[in-house]
Amino acid sequence: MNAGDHQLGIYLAGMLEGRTPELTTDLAALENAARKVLSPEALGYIVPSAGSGSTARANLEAFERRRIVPRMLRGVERQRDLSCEVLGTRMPAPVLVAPMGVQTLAHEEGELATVRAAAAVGVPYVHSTAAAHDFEQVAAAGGDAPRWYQLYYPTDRDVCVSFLRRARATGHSVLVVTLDTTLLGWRPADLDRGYLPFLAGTGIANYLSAPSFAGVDNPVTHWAGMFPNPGLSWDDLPFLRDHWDGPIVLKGIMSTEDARLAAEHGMDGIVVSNHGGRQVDGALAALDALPGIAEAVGDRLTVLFDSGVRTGADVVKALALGAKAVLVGRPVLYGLALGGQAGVEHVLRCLLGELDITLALSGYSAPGELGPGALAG
Ligand SMILES: Cc1cc2nc3c(=O)[nH]c(=O)nc-3n(C[C@H](O)[C@H](O)[C@H](O)COP(=O)(O)O)c2cc1C
Ligand SMILES: CCCCC(=O)C(=O)O
Repeated sequence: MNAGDHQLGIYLAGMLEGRTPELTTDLAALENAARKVLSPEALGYIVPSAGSGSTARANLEAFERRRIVPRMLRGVERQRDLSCEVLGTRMPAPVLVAPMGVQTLAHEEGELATVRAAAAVGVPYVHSTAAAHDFEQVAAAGGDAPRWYQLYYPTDRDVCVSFLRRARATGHSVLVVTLDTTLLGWRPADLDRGYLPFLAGTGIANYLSAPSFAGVDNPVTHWAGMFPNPGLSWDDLPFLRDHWDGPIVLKGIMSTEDARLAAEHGMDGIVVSNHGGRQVDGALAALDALPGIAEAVGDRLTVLFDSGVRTGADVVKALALGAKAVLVGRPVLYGLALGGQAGVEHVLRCLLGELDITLALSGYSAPGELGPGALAG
């Protein structure tokens, strides 16, 4: 990938054809545009965070606080190559689409539009257990695009195994196990409305088409019963190893101690993440947790990051602080709400383009050259 593909492409307006003015190239401004098109329920579910929103604000503030120190006359490559390989997956830049459930809340095509957009840009798509479309539908829509699978580890192990089998059979190469959502966080916007998409039957597509559901009287109640799993412990990880033959990544790691435990338990990677501030209100900013964790695990684990990435400059900052790649969450849904597949493509192309330009103007030819010295302080 190089700047020409993205920035000049944008200037030459190829990708802007049919673009609505709301699909701004100022990615940080997309949230406001999306707020105007989302239904009250969708807006309440997607945009806000847990509790008072203090952790979600802290995520953004941590990016705001850190500053890039641009370097000059470093002979930056004219054609830069941002591509990398993460856990066996080639990608055009160190960016993935974060696992997000219930995407039909943002747009009727939901995950199908997102996976098509991800495929068009080459960015890996992480399929959520709580998706509104199932493994098979997403695989059919996504074609050869790289796909990973995110597991919510259910209490029912037969269902768990059937998810893992289907994920593998439909071409998902890496397992991402989300640990920070064994219960849903305290989310006032949904509580005040008494609204939860799953109870309305959205976001349980993988469950509904699981073979083990045959004969279950009320799938929604069955699902609601097996999702909460606060009893999960490190002892539950070997079971996953027994049933998954690819890399395993733990998502939601926020402490150096848990990162070390992940390495000791033979995991392949972690996502430093506080779930975009949607779970523990009052938790530290994910970006503030990142450098200590990256230092503690060294190269024993592949360290990924999400929570608060909004711009190409944010990607540069997370990579400089030790992430090998970042996952982008809400901005993808904002693009989806504003323009379906084209909207998600727009967000991804802008993010990659801005990353490339920021990197080059800061004096770097490739993401791998970034380190803490790229930032002030
Ligand atoms: C509407 C919505 C649904 C989500 N669903 C899931 C999910 O099913 N599984 C998961 O691991 N994370 C889920 N997440 C969290 C994201 O994977 C990611 O951690 C978070 O959005 C990153 O923060 P950001 O939105 O600030 O980029 C969801 C986030 C949103 C906004
Ligand atoms: C049942 C999990 C809900 C999806 C999720 O992770 C989120 O809304 O943040």
